Amino acid sequence: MIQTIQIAPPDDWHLHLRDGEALEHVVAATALNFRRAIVMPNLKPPVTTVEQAIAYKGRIHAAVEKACASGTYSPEQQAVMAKFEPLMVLYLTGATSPSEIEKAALSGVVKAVKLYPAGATTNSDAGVSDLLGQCGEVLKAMEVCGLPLLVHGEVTDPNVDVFDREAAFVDSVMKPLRKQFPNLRVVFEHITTKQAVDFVTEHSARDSQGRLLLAATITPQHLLYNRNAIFKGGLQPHWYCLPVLKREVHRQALLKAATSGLPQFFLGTDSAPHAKHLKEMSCGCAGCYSAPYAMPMYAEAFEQMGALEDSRLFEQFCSLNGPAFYGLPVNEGIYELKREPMEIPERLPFVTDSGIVPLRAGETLDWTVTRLS
Ligand SMILES: NC(=O)N[C@@H](CC(=O)O)C(=O)O
Ligand SMILES: [Zn+2]
Ligand SMILES: [Zn+2]
Repeated sequence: MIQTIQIAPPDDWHLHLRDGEALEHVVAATALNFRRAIVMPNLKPPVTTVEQAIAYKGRIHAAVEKACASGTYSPEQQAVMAKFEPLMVLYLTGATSPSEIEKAALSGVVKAVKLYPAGATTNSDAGVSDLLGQCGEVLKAMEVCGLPLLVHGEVTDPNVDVFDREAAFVDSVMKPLRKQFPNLRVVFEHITTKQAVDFVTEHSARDSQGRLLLAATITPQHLLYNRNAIFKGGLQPHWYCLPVLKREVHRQALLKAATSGLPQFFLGTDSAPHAKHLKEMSCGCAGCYSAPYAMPMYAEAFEQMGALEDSRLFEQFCSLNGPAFYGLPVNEGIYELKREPMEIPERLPFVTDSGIVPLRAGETLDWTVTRLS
């Protein structure tokens, strides 16, 4: 049995850091484990302009500096955290202009634009209700600039069963989108179904610069759990995220995709912090907070597939495929996990006294992060 895994430092290609005090509570966990992260723009109000993205990036850097100065972290940890680079994203609305897209592409700060179908998920109200009808010119500009569209891929039609909303999205939005904008670069975020896996697997086309046109991120919870987790012994709000966990057959398809070595699939935790009392209420928020323990969880998923013995497949998913898609260099240094038990606390400090409950709170994981350089 393999005892140590060494890979190039990973990146998180789908992350929620929030803002203000919440940001200060969660940013260190990511900066300690990931060299870069695609930071989601679903703040209140959303990050819709390059100017706002630059300002938000500044607040993230300031939060990292504050964490470093807090006396909580060793000099080695602080050195790792100081290397963290947030990659910013614009929130697509009906009012986004082609000129803002051009500005974003030239900014060097904004790496993508995010589609939230209006009403699909947390803070999506400002999103788009008819992508192809409302955003044609903007999508054309993105296609020309090579700026990727990141997609929360669920239809919002209340008549579609909540467990079918991603599969329906493949047919009603993804397929026409690919047809109308064949050179638009797209990331199907946090995929949860066999239908999404198949769609992404079948599209291996590349642009004139040799970059993939379609890719997908996968979360730790969708690799490790099926929808039974939400109802185990009672209603489990900390297992509720969007898209919601699916049947076992879909989880198996995701595991196969993540460990396939195909360049289309890469790591995106979708770590989405919500205070404990806002998850455990009559209308609980969607989102799982996984950032501090995500890497041991991904290792566990790969081990379930017998795909850890040779750490190259794990490295491709965590550290190589994402940079290749985004046209960025692979991180220098070494990230190491050892087969040692790692306990997840029941609760972590957060903005209110209720704190935050991390994904798999109270459990012991098989892998511990031992080197971050
Ligand atoms: N995944 C979630 O359940 N929640 C995310 C939003 C999102 O990624 O859809 C959040 O911002 O809380
Ligand atoms: Zn989403
Ligand atoms: Zn998300």
